[in-house]
Amino acid sequence: MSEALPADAPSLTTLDLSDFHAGPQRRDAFLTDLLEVLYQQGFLYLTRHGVDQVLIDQVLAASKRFFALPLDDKLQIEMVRSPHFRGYNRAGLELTRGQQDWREQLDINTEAAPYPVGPDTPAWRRLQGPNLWPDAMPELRPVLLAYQAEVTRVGIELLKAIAVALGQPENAFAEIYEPGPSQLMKIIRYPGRDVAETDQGVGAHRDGGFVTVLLQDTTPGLRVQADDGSWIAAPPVPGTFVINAGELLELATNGLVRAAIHDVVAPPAGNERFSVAFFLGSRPDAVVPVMPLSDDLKQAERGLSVDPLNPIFREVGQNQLKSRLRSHPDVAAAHYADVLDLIERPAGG
Ligand SMILES: O=C(O)CCC(=O)C(=O)O
Ligand SMILES: [Fe+2]
Repeated sequence: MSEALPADAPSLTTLDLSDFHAGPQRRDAFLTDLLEVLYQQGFLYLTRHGVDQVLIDQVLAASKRFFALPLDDKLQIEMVRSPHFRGYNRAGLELTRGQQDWREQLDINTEAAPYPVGPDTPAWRRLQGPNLWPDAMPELRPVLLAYQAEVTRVGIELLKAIAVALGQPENAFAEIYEPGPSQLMKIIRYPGRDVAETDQGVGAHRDGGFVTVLLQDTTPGLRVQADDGSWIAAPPVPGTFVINAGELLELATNGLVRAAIHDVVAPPAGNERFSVAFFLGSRPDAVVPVMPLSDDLKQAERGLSVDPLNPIFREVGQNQLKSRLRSHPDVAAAHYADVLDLIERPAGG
């Protein structure tokens, strides 16, 4: 079934987002292909997404300038200073399944004032707050926020398309993104194997939210795990984003959409790799809707039977906080000492 492909051959399907707004024939074909590819791979390349190439080039250039700043300028906004998990992390600080990831990154999310915290406010409300921006590079903020708004639009368009492809009204997922979704975004630099202590750029994982919109610069490294366990390279293709589904979208579609495992292999010695990952997630206080499936679609179900009363659908904010506490133990120790039992409890406890 699966033939060996040259390591760098793009082997994911490419879809054209402008087809979603085209006449009924193109639109229907797009929706059929979208569902098929999300069912089979959970990953695709998206072209004609409407994000201006000038803005994309500005984001990549600004990201390279940021990582090239002196370490002190980057440490001025180190994440450990932010109770909202915003800011810069050096390579080797973030963990995936307990193993170090060899990438440095700047995390932002929705720019907002901190949530007013009272004695009964749930801890996950503390995730809301301002981003940290480097004094040394005032132009970073407007470029990244403009790009964040654009990829949010792309992610929401995809959720509308997925809803329609599942025979639902276009706004069936509106509960999770209105008035505003979670907009976690990372600019990332993967140093080469001369710096990285292992080849783990980022370890094998599934994304947690709904839809990821990934921009890659020119160095390959991203791999997607297929059903049979083999790894498929997803190298950069100019003009495209890589789109993948997260775990909440898998659950909300009764397993029809696949949240595939993927990783990034550290680049060879002397090389570096840049990417910008945007994770469209649910508003933290939403109840995630589960799409009812038609009889034909039910036949394609993967046997996942989703219980809408499952806490994951009701406690989105709590799950977002747990995932951040696990990935960033230094921030957890500095700002969440009062709720560390959230993650220290054995799984399922
Ligand atoms: O950098 C990449 O290409 C992918 C990053 C990724 O999978 C993630 O941050 O979740
Ligand atoms: Fe990922």
